[in-house]
Amino acid sequence: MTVPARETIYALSSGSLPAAIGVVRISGPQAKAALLAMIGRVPAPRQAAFATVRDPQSGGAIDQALVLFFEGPNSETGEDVAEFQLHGGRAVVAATFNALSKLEGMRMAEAGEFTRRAFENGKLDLTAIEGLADLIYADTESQRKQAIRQLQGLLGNRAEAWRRRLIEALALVEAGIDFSDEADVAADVTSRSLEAVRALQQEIAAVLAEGRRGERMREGLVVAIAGPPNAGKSTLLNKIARRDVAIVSPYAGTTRDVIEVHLDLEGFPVTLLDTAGIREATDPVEQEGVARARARAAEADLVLWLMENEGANPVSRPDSPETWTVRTKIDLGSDQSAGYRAEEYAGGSSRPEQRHFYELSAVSGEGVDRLLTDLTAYARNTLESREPALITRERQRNLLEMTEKALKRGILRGEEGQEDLFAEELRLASQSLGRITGRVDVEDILDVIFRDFCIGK
Ligand SMILES: Nc1nc2c(c(=O)[nH]1)N(C=O)[C@@H](CNc1ccc(C(=O)N[C@@H](CCC(=O)O)C(=O)O)cc1)CN2
Ligand SMILES: Nc1nc2c(ncn2[C@@H]2O[C@H](COP(=O)(O)OP(=O)(O)OP(=O)(O)O)[C@@H](O)[C@H]2O)c(=O)[nH]1
Ligand SMILES: [Mg+2]
Repeated sequence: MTVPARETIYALSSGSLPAAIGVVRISGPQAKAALLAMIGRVPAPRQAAFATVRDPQSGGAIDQALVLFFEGPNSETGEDVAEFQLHGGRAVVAATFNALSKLEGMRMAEAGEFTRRAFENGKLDLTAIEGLADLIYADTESQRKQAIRQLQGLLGNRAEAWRRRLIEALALVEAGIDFSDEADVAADVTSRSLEAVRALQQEIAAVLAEGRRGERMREGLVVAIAGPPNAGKSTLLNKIARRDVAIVSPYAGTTRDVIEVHLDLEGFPVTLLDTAGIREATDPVEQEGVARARARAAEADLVLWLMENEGANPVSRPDSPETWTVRTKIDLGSDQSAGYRAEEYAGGSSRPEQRHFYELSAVSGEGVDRLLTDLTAYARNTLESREPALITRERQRNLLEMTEKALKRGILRGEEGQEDLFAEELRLASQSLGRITGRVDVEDILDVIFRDFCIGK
């Protein structure tokens, strides 16, 4: 039976056209043939060549370009890869695609297909691929640093090391089962295995206990501006965003939809939300806006509760893990009720909502810097730590939780002397760990048994 050759794929790998340069990448068995057809030769691997790119049918010049060739398996995908670094004109790229489409065994790549091939050829594991995606979508410096660490194997290497230790422990248990005639040998082997598994379980539990810092870094912290209508919420959002994102008007009930602005606060990602003023609305559209405002504020990491004059607006605040109080429009002169509140708040009380009391004018700008300084410190304190986060996605957390639970159940079975059930839980744990990197392979469990114990069956 003949195995059909893999299709060769091509795509524009650089950004939107027109651009100074447009990079067209080709991966697969026909990459060399495409180079021969389009520039008449195959450049030396990994050395840029300057060449005229021609349409193979008409012979007409499409562009003068830099051309690269990577010989598989030493390429990004592990296959032969060719690259045309063209002038980034729409017609240049279209003519190149048109020429490629007429060659045998070639088609346009699907989204992520180069990376998928890199995974299938063992160039990248799943955690590295997740890091690569995060690197491309990173908006801030702290997100970029987390992503490049993941691409370089921070979690992938740890997960593989854990899995190797687990497989060693499993090999011990299985050896114990095989020697079950010799009770003292079996008991000794089980207790050594238990010791190793306990250490592993504790390490993994400690990583899980670190909280969701990595996930929050990817998503950015969410800070919701909320409060009664007309408090100046949209004005403050525009001031901080330094552009006119939200409509501002003197009419209460202006904002209806939730408006998002992405901020980079000294490298830390924060999404600032402007929401509808909260009150008992009669207009059904405004009611929907208020419902959305409450829902988004309740999910936010931090709520900035804005008010002109607290006494005058007795609306209930949304529940949130943290709320800071902001009195607005201080350029209009002091308000008697707000005045006494300010003094009370400034009194150095340890209650967190009192430490975070701000007075500002989004029109004059007074007081806005202090709020921004504190928001930056809040983002830094929440997201930064000496140790980089190992877990950056829910997928990874779920699998690591499954691993840890299986280890715990396994330890109980091992302590009861139920070696078969102990081994079964360890197998489940190693499967979950293997799914983190996508490199599950039951064969290597057998390999370790044969290598270390020479059981030889
Ligand atoms: N022009 C261009 N720039 C690019 C890429 C590209 O494909 N083309 N990349 C696209 O992602 C990234 C670089 N990633 C790459 C990853 C691996 C290999 C590669 O040739 N790997 C070989 C050899 C490794 C080595 O020499 O150390 C291998 O893994 O065997 C090339 C690029 C970012 N910049
Ligand atoms: N003098 C002064 N006026 C302000 C200030 N902030 C907002 N305003 C005015 O107050 C009015 C309401 O401002 P908005 O920003 O639309 O208020 P909002 O809280 O978004 O209101 P809703 O979307 O209706 O809930 C507008 O006329 C603003 O120009 C301020 O700091 N000083
Ligand atoms: Mg508004």
